[in-house]
Amino acid sequence: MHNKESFFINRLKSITYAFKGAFILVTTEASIKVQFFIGILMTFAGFYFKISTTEWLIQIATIGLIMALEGVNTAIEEIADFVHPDFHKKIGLIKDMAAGAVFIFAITAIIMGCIIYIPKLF
Ligand SMILES: Nc1ncnc2c1ncn2[C@@H]1O[C@H](COP(=O)(O)OP(=O)(O)OP(=O)(O)O)[C@@H](O)[C@H]1O
Repeated sequence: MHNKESFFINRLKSITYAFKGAFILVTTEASIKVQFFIGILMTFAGFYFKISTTEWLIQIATIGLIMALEGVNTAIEEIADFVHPDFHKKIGLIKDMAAGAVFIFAITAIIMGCIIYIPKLF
């Protein structure tokens, strides 16, 4: 019983920490604020163009994924700055790779957006 209780309390604590992290990201990180704003714009576009349920699912997953990836990228940058605050080629490479991962998905998201919206525009 004790173990079961501590399992649920620990899960609850983890959710609280994760919520705190998400709040910090959305309120302090410029790149995530931008993605959040784009997400809101795309949500309005979704209602305006009356996209289908499948398109909504793709759009919501894409907005969530890009913000989550930006969050991971920010966390990697924080770790890099923490373990090596000075300039180092390897730190630069690590940060570039993390940013590159976000970039790959950002391009994917733009292509998916074009596939959904271009036929509705023309
Ligand atoms: N300590 C460092 N050593 C070597 N190169 C670095 C270092 N810090 C940053 N860079 C280079 O500068 C780029 C930008 O790094 P920075 O940490 O400013 O990220 P950013 O993309 O501007 O993120 P943010 O705007 O969220 O701070 C990195 O991708 C890397 O090429």
